[in-house]
Amino acid sequence: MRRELSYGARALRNRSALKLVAWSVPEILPTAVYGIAVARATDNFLAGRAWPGIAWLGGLIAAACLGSAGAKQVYGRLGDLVEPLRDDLVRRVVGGALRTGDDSAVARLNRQVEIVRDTFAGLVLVIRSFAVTLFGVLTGLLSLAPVVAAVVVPPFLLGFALSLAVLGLAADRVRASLTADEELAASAGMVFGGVRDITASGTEEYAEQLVGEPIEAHAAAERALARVAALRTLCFAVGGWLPLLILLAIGPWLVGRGVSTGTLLGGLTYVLIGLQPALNTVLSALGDSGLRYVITLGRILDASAPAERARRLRDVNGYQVRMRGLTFAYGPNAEPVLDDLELTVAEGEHLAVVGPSGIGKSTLAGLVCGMLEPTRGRLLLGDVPPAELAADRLAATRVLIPQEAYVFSGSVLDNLRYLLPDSTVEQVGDAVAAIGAEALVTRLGGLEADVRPGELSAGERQLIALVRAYLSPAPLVVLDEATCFLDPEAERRAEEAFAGRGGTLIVIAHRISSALRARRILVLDGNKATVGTHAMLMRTSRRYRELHGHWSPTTTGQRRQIQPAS
Ligand SMILES: Nc1ncnc2c1ncn2[C@@H]1O[C@H](COP(=O)(O)OP(=O)(O)OP(=O)(O)O)[C@@H](O)[C@H]1O
Repeated sequence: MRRELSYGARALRNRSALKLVAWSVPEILPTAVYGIAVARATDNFLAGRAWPGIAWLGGLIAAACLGSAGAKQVYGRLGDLVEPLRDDLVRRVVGGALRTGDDSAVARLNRQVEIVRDTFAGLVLVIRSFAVTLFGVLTGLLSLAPVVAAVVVPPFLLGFALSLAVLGLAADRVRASLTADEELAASAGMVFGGVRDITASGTEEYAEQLVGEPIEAHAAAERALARVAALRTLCFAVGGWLPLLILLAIGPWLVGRGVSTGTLLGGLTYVLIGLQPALNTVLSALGDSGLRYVITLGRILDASAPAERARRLRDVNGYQVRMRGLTFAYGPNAEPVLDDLELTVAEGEHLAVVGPSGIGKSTLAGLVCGMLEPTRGRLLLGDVPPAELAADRLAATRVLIPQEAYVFSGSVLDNLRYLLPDSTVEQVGDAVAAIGAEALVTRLGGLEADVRPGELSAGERQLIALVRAYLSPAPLVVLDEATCFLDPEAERRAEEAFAGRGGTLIVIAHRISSALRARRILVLDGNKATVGTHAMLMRTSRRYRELHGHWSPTTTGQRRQIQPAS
């Protein structure tokens, strides 16, 4: 449970959470005021002063209006807080599925991601409202009569603490119940499926034994769950009802010590309208959404972790890329997209890859980056096939920026240092300057400003992804048409920044200017591949001359799709 709670706590460590807290402050006022208003109004009415009494009730309504204005803002901030959590979980789910190739797991886990997002949002709202009530009631009670606060607050906090302790137990019981449920379903399914064979072979007793044990285990798990539910009710009685009973019991004594009837009524109001419903709501939310959050998130984290753990933890030795007889087809009976490719890309080299649309350039990028595995032959990164590297080693060795850059809701800074979370603001600033993204960062409102991905143009998203890749520790950078939405000048600046960054740069080029900047160019042509310098290829490769002729008019103009005559 600690893992799931700290995951949620991490999601709360950002500026949106601070804004949410700030907008909650106005809501404390009406909570603090209503007990005082009831007390003063009652005392005034009892003393025959109707108008001051009405004025106190009027003040209560005004405070409630202020609180509701704050509440409206809170809902607005909630999305900014919850969506990054969802984005991160989707990334884990898809990443895990890419490694395992299990599509059905993606659908199932995506449903679970939605559950986690919704329960997390619900929990944030309920816990926030509980804190608001607690602060408000404490402030109100201390201003009204500290002696009443001393009577009411300790049993309330005791009940709350006991309830939290029981919740941990409840989580284990729910988990056990779910497991027992699944085991029962599996064994019952097996027996029902083979009922004719069981009858024919006269093995009813064995079948009974097969389902009997899971039925017993399931019943025991349900009984344990029921006991925990009873314990929760007891804890609620301590926190929610005991303060009320104590206050009523010592009411005459308090009145004898000068506490007014109105103050007593105000104290009861704080318990009945404030503490008791708040405790009830937070306990049912923690018991329901909280448990669903912990269990579902646990399943997602477990599902995305084994692939990671199971992956052989091989270390990479250097980052030279070697392709030997590299062949790849999308399916056992499909024509190979790449066939028998031989190429070595030395450390520190700048290679451009060109070829007609659909020839296999992105496929090659996927193979180099370990997202696809060769059908035949070998591709080594250092001396290890990239798909066999541990995820963290792979991420530290290569970075792939595709055409459609990924940007998530969160601050500009978080987006830029996504691949190197420990980078300093200075390092981020240097990367922004190197790539030429200063104007974009300024337009977005600086590094601390929030990014709304939907409001960025495709080129702006690419700039963010390029800065991110530039900052990453990976010595091998693969740009798969990652600058196609930038103008030629911006593309030049970004590519030159990568070339000067050190390490290897492989660019899937979509403009001749991009290819001309590389030291060597790989031309993919049907199943053939030729590699050389621009001058050499102009002499020896008909395909390259065609591409060059097709591209040349666009070197200073707009992006054009490469579709030479075959
Ligand atoms: N997931 C996939 N399943 C089956 N076939 C695929 C898949 N991805 C790509 N292909 C096919 O493999 C071939 C090579 O695709 P790839 O995307 O690698 O080419 P490309 O040269 O990068 O094209 P472009 O430059 O237009 O993006 C194409 O015929 C494509 O249709």
